[in-house]
Amino acid sequence: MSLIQATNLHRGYSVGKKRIEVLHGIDLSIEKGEKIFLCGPSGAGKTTLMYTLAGLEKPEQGTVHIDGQDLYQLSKKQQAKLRNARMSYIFQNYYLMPELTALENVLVPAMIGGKANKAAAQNALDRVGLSHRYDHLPTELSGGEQQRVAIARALVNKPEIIFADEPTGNLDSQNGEQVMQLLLELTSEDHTTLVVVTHDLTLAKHSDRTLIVKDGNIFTEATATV
Ligand SMILES: Nc1ncnc2c1ncn2[C@@H]1O[C@H](COP(=O)(O)OP(=O)(O)OP(=O)(O)O)[C@@H](O)[C@H]1O
Repeated sequence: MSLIQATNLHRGYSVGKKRIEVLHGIDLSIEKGEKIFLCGPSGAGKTTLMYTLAGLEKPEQGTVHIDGQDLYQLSKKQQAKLRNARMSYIFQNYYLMPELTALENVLVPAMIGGKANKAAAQNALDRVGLSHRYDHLPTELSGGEQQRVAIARALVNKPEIIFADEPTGNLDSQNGEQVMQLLLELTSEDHTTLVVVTHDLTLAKHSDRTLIVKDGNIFTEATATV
């Protein structure tokens, strides 16, 4: 059984009288420990697909099973519990809490999930190379450092799946490459399944499998040529 099994996913949006169809019956299986990249141009539907797989956006049709559990058939409370226990998220804009230090930011999911403690948060920051930045506020960190705090925060509860939406989107290419390598390295060490959305095909060399979301509609598997 696949860890993530999506079947016949449909999702669109209505804006005024206009209707945009984004996901047209997507089928997708992701195995435990797999590093999968969703690539494609802006507006293609990558984020919509990732949010749907991640329990953040209900499809209009179709199902998402996580380890055999039909995600959207669960109650809201059960969905939240499953997400907190098994998933983490990394976003382009980091979403660190501005009034909290790096260490406190990493402690937030630990407090919610009830699994981790200060030592685990420190360890997560050590793993991303920020042992010397525990007490810094986000404004006192570079963009690359802020994203590394976000990676530490994503790792701290030892999730089974990490979803990352354009995690290098705000970084220059060198920093982006380093952050992506770090994310791949740490999730490989932990055998964590990783789903990354990026418009940057050059980053696809890091994946086990690259999928292309085309024109917001068609979903085809492709071998990345980088
Ligand atoms: N809440 C919404 N309401 C209306 N339209 C939306 C909404 N969210 C997304 N869309 C539209 O759906 C399409 C797909 O958006 P999505 O964010 O999934 O694309 P993407 O491939 O991730 O793009 P990008 O790389 O620019 O982030 C776009 O045309 C977008 O304008």
